Order: sequence, then C-alpha cells, then structure tokens
Amino acid sequence: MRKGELFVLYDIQSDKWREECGIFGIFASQENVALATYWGLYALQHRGQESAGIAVTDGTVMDVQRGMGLVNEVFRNGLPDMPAHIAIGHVRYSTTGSSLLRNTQPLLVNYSGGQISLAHNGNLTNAHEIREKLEQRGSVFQTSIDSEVIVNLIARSSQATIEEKVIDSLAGVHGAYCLVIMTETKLIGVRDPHGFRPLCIGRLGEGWVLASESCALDAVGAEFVRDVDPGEMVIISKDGVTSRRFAESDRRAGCIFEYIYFARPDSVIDGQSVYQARFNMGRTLARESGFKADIVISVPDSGTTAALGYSHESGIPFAEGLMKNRYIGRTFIQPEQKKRDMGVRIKLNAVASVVKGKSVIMVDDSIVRGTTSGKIVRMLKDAGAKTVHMCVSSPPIGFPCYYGIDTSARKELIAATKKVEEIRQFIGADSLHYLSLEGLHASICNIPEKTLCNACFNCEYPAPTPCERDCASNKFVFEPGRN
Ligand SMILES: O=P(O)(O)OC[C@H]1O[C@H](OP(=O)(O)OP(=O)(O)O)[C@H](O)[C@@H]1O
Ligand SMILES: NC(=O)CC[C@H](N)C(=O)O
Ligand SMILES: [Mg+2]
Repeated sequence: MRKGELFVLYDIQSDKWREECGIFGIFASQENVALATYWGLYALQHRGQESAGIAVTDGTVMDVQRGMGLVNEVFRNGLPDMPAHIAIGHVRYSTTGSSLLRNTQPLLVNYSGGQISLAHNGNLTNAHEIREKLEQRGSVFQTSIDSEVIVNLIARSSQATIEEKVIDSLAGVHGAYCLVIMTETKLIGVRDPHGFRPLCIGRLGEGWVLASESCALDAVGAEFVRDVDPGEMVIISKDGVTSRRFAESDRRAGCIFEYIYFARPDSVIDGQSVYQARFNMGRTLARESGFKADIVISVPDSGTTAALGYSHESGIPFAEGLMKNRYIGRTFIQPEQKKRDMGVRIKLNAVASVVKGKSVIMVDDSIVRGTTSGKIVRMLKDAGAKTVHMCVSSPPIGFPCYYGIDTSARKELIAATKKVEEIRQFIGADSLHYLSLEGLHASICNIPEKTLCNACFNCEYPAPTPCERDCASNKFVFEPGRN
C-alpha cells in the first residue's frame, strides 16, 4: 500500500450472489421483546448482511432503530430503549432499492389509523407499476424499496380494520412476500399465496414469535408451532392467535434454493429438514457422478452437509481440505485489486497436508459466476492436489430469480452461456458433475416436486416476472435493476 493511497471498504461477507432478507416478530408482554428480536436477527444474519433494524411498541407509541451493517454492528450502542410488548426486526440484502440507510427496514409510518411498522422478505414484481400509480395519486415515498408500496397501500386503504387494510393492499401485489407487520396492539404475519419464502410461528412462554426460519425460534428458546401457510395471515393480539386465508394459491412454489443454500441447515422449512435435504443431495450426487477419489472435501460453509452425504454414500473419507476464516467480515483492500480474487483468498485456504498428492472430490452447493470454484480449484492444485473432481449439489443455474434473491443478471450466470464441459474448462477442474433436477427433487423428499419453484434451473416462472421474457430464445427484454 502506498502512503495516501485511497482504500475502499469492501464487504467480503456480502460478496454473495444471492441472499435475501430475514424477518422476525414477537408478541410477549413478559419478555424483553427488543432483546429477543436482536437474538432472532442474529440467528438470521446469514439471510442478509447489509443492514438491520428493530421496531418496538409499548401499545401507544413506536420506536425504530436501523442501521447499515451486521446486527451486532447496528446495535453496538444498545437496543430501542422503551418498555415494549411487541417488536419486529429485519436483516436486509437488497433486491429492489440500493443498499442505503434510507432503505433499511422495518419501515415505520404514521397514518390516519395510527402507526404501522413493516418488515418484508421477498421481492414484488409489479412494485414499479403500483408505485407510479400511487405517485400519480399524490403519494410520496421515502425509500426506493418495493416494500414501501405495501405500507402505502395499507395506509390508503379505506377498509375498517388493519386486517382488512392489509388484505386490501395485497390484492394487486405480485411476487414474493413474507411480512411481519406491527401495530400498537397487534403483530401480523403474512405469507404470499405461492409461499416463495419461509415463515414460521413459535410459542415463547405466554407469547408468540414469527420468524423466517425455525433456527431463530431455537435461538430465543421458542417452541416451533407450525409454518404459516401460503396465502395465510396470522394475527396475534392479547387475545391470542387467529388465522385468515386472504388468497387462494393456484400454485404453491416454495423456493428450492432455501434447501440448497440459503437457509441454515438446522432449520426445518415446510416440514423438510434443511440438513437432511442437503445430506440427501450429497448422497444422490455420489450415485449420479460415480467419481472415485482418495478424499471428499467441501467448500465451507454451505457445501459441507452435501459433502458429508457424498462421503457417506460413496464410502470415500471426508476430510477438511479447505478452511474458512470464521472471522471474515469487512476488510479493506486496494481498489485496483480484483475484489473477488482477493475475497476468495481471504475467505478460504487449502490445507496442503490434507490434499497433497491426493485425488480430491470437491463438493459445493452451486456455481454461479464460477469465480469461487475457479479460484479454489487452482488453490487446491497449488497445494499439491493430484486431481480435482468438482461435484455441485444443484443443477446449472441458467435463469435469474425475481422472487427475493438478488441473483446476478443473466449474463453473469456462467451456466446461461456455457455448457457443462465449457464450465469445467473455465474452472480448471479435471471433471465436473451437477446434480440433476430429478436427483434434487428426490433429495428434498418431504416436499412434493410440484410445490417448489425451480425457475432458476428451468425458466418455469410460477408467477409474473417484471420483464418480458422469451424462454425460447432465452432473451430477457428487461433485467430488473437497482435504483
Ligand atoms: O460461482 P460463484 O459466483 O463464485 O458463487 C458460488 C459460491 O457462492 C456461495 O458461497 P458463499 O461465498 O456465498 O459462502 P458460504 O458458502 O460460506 O455461505 C456458494 O456456496 C458457492 O460457494
Ligand atoms: N432480500 C429481500 O427479501 C429484500 C426485501 C426487499 N425487496 C428489499 O429490497 O428490501
Ligand atoms: Mg459457498
């Protein structure tokens, strides 16, 4: 580094091609609800690392604290400081609207009916159109996120109760949304009719908890009760929990990538253990690929469970051939350096004593741009690995996601333009095998195949997308951008 040289803050932890948000809500008069939300968000940190926020109410007023960064950074100086019996929280990875302080969630607004706070996981595919119409009718927006459209629609609704206002607001909204909504006296949870994103409900003493994943219920000592159904609204008040079906689902479409990568392996989503699904993916991958080698290694963290399954099925011993720096967070690097190269090297390193002279099967959950796998294959070879067979526990990702995952544009997806053999050459592996879509479905054995969204693999989008799409020519007229 030269003296006086400019440095940029590069968030290696956030250099992820795809994440989404995590939401949490609690109604419990006996608990410190702000603290419980903090721990809940901590457990959901893997779902979004750009910003975090917690909103609380004591029944009369609301307060919200939001900031950029990880949960422990945002609340370094304390939590919202008021006695409260309801709280909601959010960890964000932006899909619509840039990663800015003004776009952090939960949103909190005053309207004629009082105050309302909302946190959203998902992505609305017609938010731009709705926003334009609302602006023409005089609405003003404080953020550039899609989620604010729902808040605005709720505030404008002429329905009498908050439940009716929420239902009214969602009638014309398309895409993916799991919501936690807080009023002064109620906590409301909503899951869109396709059930793209997960949302579950738990019991904590006399109180109730809503969370994106069951691992957050575990973190606060809540007992899992059930998943919120697609098209269902749950209303929690001092009188307990009531449920309303606000829309019929013509096609249930839970995101398949929750099982492959997003969700924590200790979570159970819609009755399917994420760990078991990933382990099965590894076993199926071993049967499909038939590769033989001295050792099976994983690309930590998310490739590890599938690698264990591969080792179990094939009888080839599992070894830790790559180490991940567990303290990886924000790092300063020189702007002219290739960020991702540096990122991979800081994040992962080969264990030469494990891989030297060995033929290696390396299991990872996905290849997106191919940057991670390419660097790691080189790293392993430099450390003395004889051969590297790459096994991927998902099919090639050829199509972007519009339902809450900030996927790369299609042109950045390596499988959109290259065949498997070309990808193998690009990453420098000796062989490459992707899990088949059939093998993937067989691995997620508790969920019927037809109720999952596979659009990133087969271009079969279960709900409207925000662009004109021509599957035959694979041309997208409009790629959703950031603003
Ligand atoms: O082909 P690429 O564009 O390089 O992306 C693919 C890699 O990204 C993801 O891991 P990530 O770095 O998010 O970390 P994690 O597995 O530790 O969560 C995924 O598990 C792959 O390893
Ligand atoms: N990843 C998400 O679920 C993001 C939620 C919302 N669309 C936002 O950008 O804030
Ligand atoms: Mg990974």
